[in-house]
Amino acid sequence: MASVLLPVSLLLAVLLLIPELFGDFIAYQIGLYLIYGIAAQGIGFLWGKTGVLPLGQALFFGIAAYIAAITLRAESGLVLDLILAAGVLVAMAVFAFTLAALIFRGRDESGPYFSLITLALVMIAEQIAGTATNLTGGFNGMSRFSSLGNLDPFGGFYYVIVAATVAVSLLLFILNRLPVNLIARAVADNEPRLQLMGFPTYAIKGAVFAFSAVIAALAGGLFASHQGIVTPTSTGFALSAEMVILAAVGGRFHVLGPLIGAVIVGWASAEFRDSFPYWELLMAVAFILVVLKAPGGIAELLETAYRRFRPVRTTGPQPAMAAPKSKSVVTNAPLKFNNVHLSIGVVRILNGVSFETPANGIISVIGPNGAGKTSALNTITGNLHLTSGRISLGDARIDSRSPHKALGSGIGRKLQVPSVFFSMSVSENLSIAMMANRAKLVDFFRPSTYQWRSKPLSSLLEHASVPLREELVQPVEHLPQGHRQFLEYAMTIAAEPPVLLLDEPCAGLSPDETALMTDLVRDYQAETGGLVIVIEHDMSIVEAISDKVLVLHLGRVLAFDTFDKVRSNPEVQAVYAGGTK
Ligand SMILES: Nc1ncnc2c1ncn2[C@@H]1O[C@H](COP(=O)(O)OP(=O)(O)OP(=O)(O)O)[C@@H](O)[C@H]1O
Repeated sequence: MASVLLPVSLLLAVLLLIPELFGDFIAYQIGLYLIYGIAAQGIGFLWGKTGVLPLGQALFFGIAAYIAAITLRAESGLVLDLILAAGVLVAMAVFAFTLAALIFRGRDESGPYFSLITLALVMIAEQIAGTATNLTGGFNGMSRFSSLGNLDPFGGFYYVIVAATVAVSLLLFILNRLPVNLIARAVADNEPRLQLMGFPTYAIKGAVFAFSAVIAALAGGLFASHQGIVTPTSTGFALSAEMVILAAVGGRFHVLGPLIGAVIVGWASAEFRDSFPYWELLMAVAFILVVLKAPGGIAELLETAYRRFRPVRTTGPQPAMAAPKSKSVVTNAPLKFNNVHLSIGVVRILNGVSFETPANGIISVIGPNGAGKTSALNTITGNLHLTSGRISLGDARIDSRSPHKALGSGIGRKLQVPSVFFSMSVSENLSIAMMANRAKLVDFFRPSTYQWRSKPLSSLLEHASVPLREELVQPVEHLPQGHRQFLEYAMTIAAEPPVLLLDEPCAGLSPDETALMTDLVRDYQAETGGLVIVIEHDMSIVEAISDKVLVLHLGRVLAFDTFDKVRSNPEVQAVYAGGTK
């Protein structure tokens, strides 16, 4: 808690000292920079965590500023003003969430389109604000209204801005310490992995965008009161771009970064804009330099310098607490492929695959390179949608849905190349895995969620040979390949899926690690009584673990039987020459 209270108290103290030290006019100017800084904090939160870049944040800022101007002009009283302000913030959140969800749903790679659509919207809004004279006052804008609560913009209103700045910063600092922060960061880090853990990433992006829109709208409302005039530029592209620059220059990965950026850029603009004719050019160059040389902005440079004197102290792991039950619904059901065809463009990958597994046991999938093994798993988890046919688990059809629905149907997946959250520590990776398919909305906002441990994860971490226990505070990017395989495996079984899909879990492992991994897989299957499907090239492993073996070749099922029968199958012998490590 001290790590939240200290910076926020310092911020409050510095902001309260400004009128005393520099007088009301400077406080008035700083107040304006803080308003832009608050909007930029929302951009920093969205862009810095999820990687989604909004180019039209002045849309929310400007609309809220106009609504504030209209309301304040009506002089309906403080209470009504505040009720309306709350209504506007809710409306902005709903609009922003819907917009982002529509753009991202089913299209993870829509980041550039999102940026362009937000840019287009803000350009339309500026155009409308400039022409709808009756509503907005046209190019001259709206003026002749008093500030919220009739406070003096050169006096008392500064303290309203300080309160808003401190409140938003406090909220952001608190969110940074809650499990929801990990989920937001995981979107930028490894979105496909997050989806396989059951998280609808389009909704996460939508929620974070909605939050940033609310912050921008709050800043817009303050702006109207502070400036006493709202013009079309308040809802324009130039302001939107400037807010992005403030977040980038100040530091989008730090709560206070955008505020620092806003005050420094605002102060420098006020000092040099009139005397230096190429000021905008200088700003553009500064932006390019920051993006290229210091992507973390001024805040990160300051933090790096500070950390030389006070290195981060890592705290030991917190006491573990039993996790709530997994929400997976299907148990002990056979997996059935019914005449499954899959083509991508002109490439025919699966050509009428049909088989039905037992309800439990370990099934190995083998076949030469390019046979369609990984693609078959991709169709089960929804990463690839069928051209025709049907895949069902028990009675439930499971093909051609979004990948985030797989875990909810009971299907956990480990990918071929270890897919984890590389910018995070081992323990942060495991925390996300523990939330997968268990956490209710409220759990993302409870620090105690970090302590969750499921039974399979606890026994895995307690296993003497599993390397992860000693590496909990290590950043994943420093782990050797084999340890990443164990981490991804641990993350997959943490959710206790009754159906476990493992794509070459032993790739890159030493012989000892391979033996350990096969033991772990066997133990998991025995303890859960579930179904494990493993893609494996090493025939000694296949022989050791498989109840049945599925042989794929050229997108077709060549054989599906016990290991011995498959080994003696002449067709398999003809096309498939397996090897051992
Ligand atoms: N997204 C895609 N677009 C086009 N072709 C694809 C795509 N995914 C897979 N393929 C092709 O489908 C075929 C089967 O690929 P897949 O990765 O499923 O094979 P595999 O049996 O898992 O092989 P390996 O053992 O090498 O991993 C290959 O020819 C591959 O190039």
